[in-house]
Amino acid sequence: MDKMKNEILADFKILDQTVNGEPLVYLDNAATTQKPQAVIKSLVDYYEHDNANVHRGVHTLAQRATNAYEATRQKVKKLINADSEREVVYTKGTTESLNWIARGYAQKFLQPGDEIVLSYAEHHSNIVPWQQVCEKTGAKLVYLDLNADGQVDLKKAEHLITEKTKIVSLAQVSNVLGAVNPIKELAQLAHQNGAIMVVDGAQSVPHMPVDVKELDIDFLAFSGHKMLGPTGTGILWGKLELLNQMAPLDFGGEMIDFVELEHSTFKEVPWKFEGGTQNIAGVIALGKAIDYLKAIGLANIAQHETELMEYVLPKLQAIDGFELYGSADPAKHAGIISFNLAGLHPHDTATALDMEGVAIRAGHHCAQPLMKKLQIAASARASFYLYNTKEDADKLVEALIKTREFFR
Ligand SMILES: Cc1ncc(COP(=O)(O)O)c(CN[C@@H]2CONC2=O)c1O
Repeated sequence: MDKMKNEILADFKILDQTVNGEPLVYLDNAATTQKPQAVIKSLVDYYEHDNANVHRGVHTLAQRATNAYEATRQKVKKLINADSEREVVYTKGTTESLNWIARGYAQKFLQPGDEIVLSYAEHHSNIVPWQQVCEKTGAKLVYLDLNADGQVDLKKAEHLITEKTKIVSLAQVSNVLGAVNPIKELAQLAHQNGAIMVVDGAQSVPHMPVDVKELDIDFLAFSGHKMLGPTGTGILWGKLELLNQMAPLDFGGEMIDFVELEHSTFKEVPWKFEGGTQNIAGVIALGKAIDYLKAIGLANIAQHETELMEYVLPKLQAIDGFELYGSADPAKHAGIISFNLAGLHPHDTATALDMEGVAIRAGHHCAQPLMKKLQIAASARASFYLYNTKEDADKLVEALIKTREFFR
């Protein structure tokens, strides 16, 4: 990756700017990632050359738009090693994907007393939809505890995932702790008890190889904007037989076969879930983002982030008053580091870093149950991606040392 560093940086013009008189160091990739020129160009090209509505038009532009829109489905299928592109549903993002699984699939089958297993580290988008489903069905939530590394505790999971469990829904990577969960083993546990395995892949699919067959999971949700793609794009992947059992959530044009006065029939999966005119340009641009990621290689991206963790974690922990949340072992750490400087509110830390051109996140990261578990109100969070460098890591460390000194 290092040898391509300059080529990659040249693709992200946004990174070539100063903030408060300092070169921008963008370390908020868990929130959203920047977009390479190829992705931005594809949006412009679509509206300048191919813009048309998809599927029904017979004219040339409509055909070109339809082919490009559907081509992304094939790219997603290959990216996650799905059996069929028909298992790939376009959504607005991880949140919509998880809501659709909860409301379109789980809500149809859950009975009073059934259990949905989550973890304390889940993002609100993988908690609140399930709370809603429990209110409507009488099902109950069960929360898995975390081990010292911030991963779901597999030993405790063996006792909490039982014959009452119908759904296990977990993040593959925590957006706070950077912990990588043992999804394959958890999916086995779920299936041994007759439950289905839902995976929140928002922080894993952009950063590492994710193979839905190798993991043997049942649903996967992720967001385009976290993997170099535009906002308003996301993917709901599911095993075809499960998607066929799912009810559509949005009804109307595009998703129907025939509409009579009193009754309508719906298209087959995935199109029955894509009602109305979709984010055509965004989906096409997401396809370009996937091309970009595949050209670098997800394994190379994962390796690059591990090398950055190996480089920066020891330096951070040497800072006076640095409090790390999650594992100190780089091998157990995706490129997300949550921390505080003792005695400092994370908002003050993030504001001070911004004065040095370093962009990090501060807050509860849509993980308030986890903040409560950690007994903190909020944390600072630095999150890395393929275009970040060791120089970026050094800048983070220098800015934190400067902040420490300033607030002493
Ligand atoms: C693990 C996880 N799940 C779901 C979501 C929701 O994704 P969408 O907003 O794309 O639907 C996020 C977003 N991550 C938040 C967004 O900002 N900072 C974060 O950590 C996430 O990190």
